[in-house]
Amino acid sequence: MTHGTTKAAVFGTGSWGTAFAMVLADAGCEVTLWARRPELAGAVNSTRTNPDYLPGIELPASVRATTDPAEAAAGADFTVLAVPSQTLRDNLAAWAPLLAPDTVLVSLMKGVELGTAKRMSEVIAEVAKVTEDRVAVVTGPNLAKEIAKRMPAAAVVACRDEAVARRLQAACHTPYFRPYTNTDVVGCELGGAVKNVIGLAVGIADGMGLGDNAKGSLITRGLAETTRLGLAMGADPLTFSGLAGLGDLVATCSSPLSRNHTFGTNLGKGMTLQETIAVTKQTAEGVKSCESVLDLARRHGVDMPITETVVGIVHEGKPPVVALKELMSRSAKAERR
Ligand SMILES: NC(=O)c1ccc[n+]([C@@H]2O[C@H](COP(=O)([O-])OP(=O)(O)OC[C@H]3O[C@@H](n4cnc5c(N)ncnc54)[C@H](O)[C@@H]3O)[C@@H](O)[C@H]2O)c1
Ligand SMILES: O=P(O)(O)OC[C@H](O)CO
Repeated sequence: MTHGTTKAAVFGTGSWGTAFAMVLADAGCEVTLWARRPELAGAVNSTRTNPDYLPGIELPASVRATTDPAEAAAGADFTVLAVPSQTLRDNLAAWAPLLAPDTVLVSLMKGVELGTAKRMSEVIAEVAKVTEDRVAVVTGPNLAKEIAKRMPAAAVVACRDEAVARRLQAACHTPYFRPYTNTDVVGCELGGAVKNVIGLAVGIADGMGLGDNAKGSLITRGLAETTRLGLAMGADPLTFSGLAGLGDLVATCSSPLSRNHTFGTNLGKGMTLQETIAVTKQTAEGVKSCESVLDLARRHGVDMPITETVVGIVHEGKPPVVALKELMSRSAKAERR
């Protein structure tokens, strides 16, 4: 553990890992980015940019990159994880022995693990063998490309230990990035993971040209099913009307920068799954996590019709027009139950 300057390691040099490294550096941290590919680490160090994921964005001098996980992890007060959710377990198993003794592990990821239906903070606590009060989550309406341009955004930093959340809040608070603390880790993580699934649904509706009433309806009913799942899992329902819930849903479902929204739009326009995957260069977490979210819903006996519809379209080849008909012809219900 260092004294004086806060040190952060960021594992993952994709869009959000790189943009968040910039946020940490702007907030005064010394940041080491771990990259898989030597050519990307080299480009970050020699050009001060990430040409593959954030071209044209100049990174602060206090961000440097390495492919050596031990070098990245050494002495880090915060160890930030920003790899695709389904790769976390294997990656972290290799990094865990290298972590600084008292480091706080921070998840930037918005997914649920396939097979186990575990949230990312659960995977982290299990694999790194740390207690939950050393695991934090950053989430909210944070499209990496906007934040990399230092456009204003609020966020949530969640940790069961509020003092840890406050430390992380201070480490990433800049004039353009405003983090709020929250101790409801379950709700914050579910908000982030399920909004990707609803973002896919809204994208599909947009691609089909279903209009803004359909969009408003999907966002609202999507939030309702997220909240139902959250309640069953012990989350605070108010979290879902906050930045991790409504805030992120609105940003994702209204922005062409969202990979999940764009993925859905392509499907809704009639591209096949394979064609859509081929044109998607970055991680659209909802594509895999829709199945693990549905798994979670079934484990908890919760009805999630929009998530079920997305799984049907994305993984079972159901044509969007058929899925729409089925969704609209479900039995009539009370809005609150
Ligand atoms: N991009 C955003 O706007 C944004 C914002 C908030 C949260 N997130 C979340 O952050 C997480 C990371 O997303 P991203 O946008 O940075 O994704 P990305 O696709 O831009 O980058 C992913 C990074 O992980 C690396 N990677 C891919 N497979 C890997 C593997 N098997 N092992 C190790 N590294 C691997 C890639 O090389 C790349 O550096 C996701 O869970 C996403 O939902 C993204
Ligand atoms: O590009 P997406 O769809 O992964 O969304 C990015 C962020 O999660 C928005 O907050």
